[in-house]
Amino acid sequence: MTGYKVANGNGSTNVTNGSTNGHSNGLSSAEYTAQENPTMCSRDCCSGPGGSNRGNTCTDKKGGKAGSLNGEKIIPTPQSLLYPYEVIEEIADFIVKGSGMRPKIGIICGSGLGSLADIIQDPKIFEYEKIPNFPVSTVEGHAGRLVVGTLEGATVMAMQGRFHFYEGYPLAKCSMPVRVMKLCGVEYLFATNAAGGINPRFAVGDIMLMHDHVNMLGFAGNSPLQGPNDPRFGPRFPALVNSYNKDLINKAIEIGKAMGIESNIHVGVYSCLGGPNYETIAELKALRMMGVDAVGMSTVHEVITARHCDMKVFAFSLITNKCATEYSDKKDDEANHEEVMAVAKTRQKACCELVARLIREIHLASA
Ligand SMILES: O=P(O)(O)O[C@H]1O[C@H](CO)[C@@H](O)[C@H]1O
Ligand code: HPA
Repeated sequence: MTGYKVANGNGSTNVTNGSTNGHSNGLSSAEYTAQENPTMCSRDCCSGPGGSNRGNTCTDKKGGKAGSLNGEKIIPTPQSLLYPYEVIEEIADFIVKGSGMRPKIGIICGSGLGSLADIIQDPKIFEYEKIPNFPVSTVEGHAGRLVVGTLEGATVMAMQGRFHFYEGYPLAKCSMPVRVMKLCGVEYLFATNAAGGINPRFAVGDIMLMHDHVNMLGFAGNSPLQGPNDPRFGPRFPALVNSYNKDLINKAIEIGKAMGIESNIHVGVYSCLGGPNYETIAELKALRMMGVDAVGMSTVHEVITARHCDMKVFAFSLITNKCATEYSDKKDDEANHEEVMAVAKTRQKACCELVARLIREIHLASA
């Protein structure tokens, strides 16, 4: 039997794939492209904002797999073309007209942190389903509403529910609302998340102010900015070294002191993995060696999108669980989403106060 060799960790093993030439079974170039890009269909149903099946493998109108054997050419849709400027503009107009407000600060509520949007006064609420071309939230703890109103005198818009890569959405779609915020008039992005603490000094319930990130999805060649660049949003090659606004970090530290929670506030590095599985011990160990303090499955692509269009960014992680980085660590330390949300609930009040006070400072400074 003819086969090819794959490493199995102990050396290599012969496995068969039924081929006779050392490669996989022969495929035509069209079949090969279709196999390579099962999520990349150029049809309306998949790629455009009006499509019903974006981000998933589609079935064409004839019931066959797109680009498989019906002779149609597959044209991959780069991420940046999923939501052209005009579509973002349309969504932003819908929100500005519908709310009668031009928010200055955008908030993204992390898992279990939806109450950050509940403190908004005179809220105008937009269910995601009712916003044209908006995705829907599928994760528990992410309500799926956009709340526009005022907070500490500032006009704000908050996403009560974000979009994650593991839900099946491409990164550009996950962070599309950040561009909507920009075109609504938002200058500051407040991104929050629930995260696992890798830094052994972090305790459950602590808050880590993000001062940097390690973009693991980017290491793997994925970016919300992938594809042709629209300079109306920002430059082709945005720099990210000063992504997290230092003044806002310093102000948040002062606010933490004033709140009497300085020992629960840290400054650190966040990393986003694709999820939805939580990490293995070997992965967590590797992240720690890379200088990562907290790990989650969000935020980084939102920050990249925000910096690309020159928004000021403030972000924090609520540490909802401690991650095991040694095999000898307690075996019952397994992360689970129920615990993540339960811990977030117990810290909602502190997170809301921190956000409200910081927004007050921004508002007063610009008044
Ligand atoms: O990052 P947020 O949305 O806060 O959610 C975090 O919590 C979920 C896992 O419990 C993942 O979605 C992870 O990213
Ligand atoms: N890993 C990844 N994402 C998370 C975690 C975690 O431990 N906790 C909350 N979100």
